[in-house]
Amino acid sequence: MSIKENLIIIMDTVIVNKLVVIGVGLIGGSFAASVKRAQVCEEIIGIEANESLQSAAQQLDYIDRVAASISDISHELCADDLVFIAVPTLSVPSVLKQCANCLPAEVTITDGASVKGSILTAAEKIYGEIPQQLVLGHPIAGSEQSGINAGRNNLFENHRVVLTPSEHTAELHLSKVTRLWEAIGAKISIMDVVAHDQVLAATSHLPHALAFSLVDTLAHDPDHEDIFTYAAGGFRDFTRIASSNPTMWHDIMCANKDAVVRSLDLFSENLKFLRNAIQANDGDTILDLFTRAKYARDDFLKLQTASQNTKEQIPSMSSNLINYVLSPGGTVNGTIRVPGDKSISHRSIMLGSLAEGITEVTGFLEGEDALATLQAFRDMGVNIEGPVDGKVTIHGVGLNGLQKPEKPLDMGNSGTAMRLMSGLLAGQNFDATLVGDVSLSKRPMGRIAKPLAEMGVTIETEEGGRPPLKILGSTQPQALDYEMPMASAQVKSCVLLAGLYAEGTTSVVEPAPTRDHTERMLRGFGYDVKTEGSKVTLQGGGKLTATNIDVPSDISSSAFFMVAAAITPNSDLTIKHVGMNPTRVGIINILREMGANIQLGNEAEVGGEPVADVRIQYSPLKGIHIPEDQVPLAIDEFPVLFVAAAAAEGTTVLTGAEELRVKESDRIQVMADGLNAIGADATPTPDGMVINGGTPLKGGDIQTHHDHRIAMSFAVASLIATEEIRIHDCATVATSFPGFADLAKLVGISLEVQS
Ligand SMILES: O=C(O)C1=C[C@@H](OP(=O)(O)O)[C@@H](O)[C@H](O)C1
Ligand SMILES: C=C(OP(=O)(O)O)C(=O)O
Repeated sequence: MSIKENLIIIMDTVIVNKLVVIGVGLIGGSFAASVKRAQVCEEIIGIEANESLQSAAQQLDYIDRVAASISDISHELCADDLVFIAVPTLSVPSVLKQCANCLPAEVTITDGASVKGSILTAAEKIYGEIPQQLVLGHPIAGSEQSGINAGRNNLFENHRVVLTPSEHTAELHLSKVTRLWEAIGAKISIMDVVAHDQVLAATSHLPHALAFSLVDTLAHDPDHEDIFTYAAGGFRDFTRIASSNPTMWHDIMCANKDAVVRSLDLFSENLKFLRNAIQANDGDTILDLFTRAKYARDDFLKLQTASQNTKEQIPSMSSNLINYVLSPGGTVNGTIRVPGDKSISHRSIMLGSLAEGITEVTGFLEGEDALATLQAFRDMGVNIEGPVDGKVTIHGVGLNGLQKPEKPLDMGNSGTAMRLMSGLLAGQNFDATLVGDVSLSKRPMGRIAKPLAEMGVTIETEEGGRPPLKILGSTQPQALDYEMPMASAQVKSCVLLAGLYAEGTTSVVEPAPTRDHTERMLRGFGYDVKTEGSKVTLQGGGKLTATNIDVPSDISSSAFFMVAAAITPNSDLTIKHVGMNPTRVGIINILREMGANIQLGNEAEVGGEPVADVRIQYSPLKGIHIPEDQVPLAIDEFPVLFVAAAAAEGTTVLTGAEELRVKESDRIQVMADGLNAIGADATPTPDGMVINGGTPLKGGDIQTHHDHRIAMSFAVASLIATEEIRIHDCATVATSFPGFADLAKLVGISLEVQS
């Protein structure tokens, strides 16, 4: 590469010309060191007022030049430059005053102080109004180290930096600061100043106050030498941050006084509660509190790990960074077990929580959807242990024992969770709000709002009957005889769950049989539910008695591998312990009618649900007109059945499946678009699809529209494609099928996860 080309590359990556760091301690030094390493600025100037530290600063290999004051170098600075203020919080206003006196208005100014409100107020006072050039920020990273030699060039990697721009902040300054942080590996969040200070008071300032206070308390104990001699890991872990810089933390506490005091008061109250429980030998309360705290912390750690390692398990539904790249061809062989059934996992948490006694669940699906349901019940005060290797222990609170959640309940990507929760929340004596991710927020909730309103429940939706949903707990639901206009297990279950709280008999008539897990599980919990033909009936006012639940493997997740083996020559695959509930076996009935070779073995019943091992060997498939009575029994399997149809000889016609248009995506349109993009012949119709199968599939790019089943279906299609398939936005696979990519690779699909 020529010197000229080299220079052009360097120029492209330079974000600022001169970076001035005022205060070369842990934060300032680490910022300078990281920027130096990323090679995104031409020169780094350190400002160090303390003469005795200037030569030490000059020794640092990430500082090019040292000056005593910003006013010494301000004449050199222009729009390409940036000043980073990294002095203790209470000193920031005096530095800002110097900047106001000497810095040109085009120079970007940012900071790293832990409190933002007091600095914003100071800036307003100094400048008259918040200057456009000011972008206040706070890196959520640190260490108990401090001082001139504490700088580390990776301190901010994968750490969050909160920027709190004001309405006056100019976009170009905000963008420069954002790019600089991102260049050194930080992740940016934008927040309002007040929210920032309150959140930090709770998550950072309070723990620091407690650590300092604990060590100080013990140090004052006359036996403190003994105590410190015997203090072990627990003491060390809890008090690590009490070695932090006292001046810096003094400043933070003073600058964020009101918010810190609020957090301390809340903590003192909780501590007193615990103290009283210990004094009263109230073991249940102590255990409840510790268990809640343990699982809250475990969840927090999981969240943190997931956001640091961009794998499939990322919990945030907003993330679409994961793509699948599939090489064509392969055969499908082996014996596998897929994770637990999603529908049953949701219901196990709901009914276990509302039962009296302790429910043990095994085989629980540790996917994001079911975990969101589990979290919602923790948010309503239910003590739930796990999941650990699919085992969950629920300390049921009874039908009327839930507590009002303090924040909206987040149902993630799951229509099932939102609709079933609406039914049972209708029976509570508190109000609750249900929210969901971008896909769930578009799905129709009028279908449950209507029968609930007929039961006298007040339920507020957004325009068009979309989430968020607010369910008011002011009135007891009235019993209802409901004739469902569509075949939906979610609507049926919602009405039945609300019916548990109604006086008298509630019934639902369905236009076609839908999955009956709610009815089966209610019976398992000792509740009398009658099914006569298409009518399901229960009486309100009973009780649920805790029981144990063994969740079978999800037939909907198995379906991807059934089709994979069915369409790929030389394949022979066995899937163990698959749920065979007759209201779910449409996939097997339809595939068999298309000519698939499927055998069932080890048939058994676990906790009221039939299971079997399913063996699928390749045999050529033919197109069929899918019987409409099979549609509700295979409702989630159509995306992958469309792939089977594309592989089959002849034409497959699906009708009566308009419900597919209101799933996580419009599964008719999205699948037709994807199939046609890779060379299939698929024509969407209002209520289904016509697929002329047997045309060879090429490769191409697939958009999943935030729908897990679209992603997994096209991974299966790669087996009969001749070129690479790239599937974009696959993070939602983790909602229903954690570990899909690994299992797919294991059986012979050439799948690479890219993030
Ligand atoms: O009750 C359930 O657990 C489900 C019912 C079905 O939805 P509908 O009731 O909307 O058909 C299905 O698509 C969903 O994945 C799970
Ligand atoms: C439709 C599905 O789920 P839900 O309605 O719960 O989002 C699904 O899993 O395919």
